[in-house]
Amino acid sequence: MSDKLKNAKIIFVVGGPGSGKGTQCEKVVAKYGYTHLSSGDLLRAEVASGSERGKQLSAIMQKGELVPLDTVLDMIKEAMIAKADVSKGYLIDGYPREVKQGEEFEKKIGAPSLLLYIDAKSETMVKRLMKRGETSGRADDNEETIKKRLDLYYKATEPVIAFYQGRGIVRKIDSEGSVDDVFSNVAKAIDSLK
Ligand SMILES: Nc1ncnc2c1ncn2[C@@H]1O[C@H](COP(=O)(O)OP(=O)(O)O)[C@@H](O)[C@H]1O
Ligand SMILES: Nc1ncnc2c1ncn2[C@H]1C[C@H](O)[C@@H](COP(=O)(O)OP(=O)(O)O)O1
Ligand SMILES: [Mg+2]
Repeated sequence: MSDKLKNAKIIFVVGGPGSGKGTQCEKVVAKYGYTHLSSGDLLRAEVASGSERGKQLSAIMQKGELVPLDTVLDMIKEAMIAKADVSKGYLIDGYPREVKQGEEFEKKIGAPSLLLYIDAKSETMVKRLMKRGETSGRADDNEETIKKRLDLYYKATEPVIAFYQGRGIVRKIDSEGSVDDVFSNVAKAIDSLK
């Protein structure tokens, strides 16, 4: 099937909303040249396109819920294939958000070699998201939706970490410190891959 992605290096970046996944991924891109694919960014691009599908996605995201698995997996796969000839590796940010998403990804694309678990306290995440909401223009950066996203994170996404811990590929990154301090630990985890 996706022969183009057969030998791709894949890193899952998992953590609660506002934990700093996107921030760290940008720094990884700058230092390692990996391809950063954020499921949330891909979905927001679809919403911005004004398509009928985008309208349905927007309503789900505004409520802090998960969009259908097939939609997000197809978008990620398409974006990965588009970069396959030039990519040194992929940072898959915001996916998997439930164990089933991880299983389907592996069936359709391939296995990750590392899972970066970006870990911050829930108070820290709420504080960062409320601040981000002042300028992000994101419909889900408001108090009510943030609470729902956090609940869903603990319920659906934390089990993903336990699932991959069983395989020994999880590196937990304390994300309470400064962006640069967090990144120094992210870089160590990536360097350990080589
Ligand atoms: N280590 C950090 N210290 C302080 N603020 C941070 C840190 N990491 C990220 N932020 C801020 O927190 C907010 C959420 O970060 P972001 O990378 O968008 O998280 P996520 O993609 O996990 O939702 C952003 O406004 C970002 O600037
Ligand atoms: N893998 C996925 N499965 C289902 N829905 C997803 C998804 N990734 C993102 N979404 C939807 C639901 C999320 O609440 C919303 C925003 O996601 P995001 O941008 O990854 O958030 P954040 O970076 O703040 O953690 O998009
Ligand atoms: Mg993000």
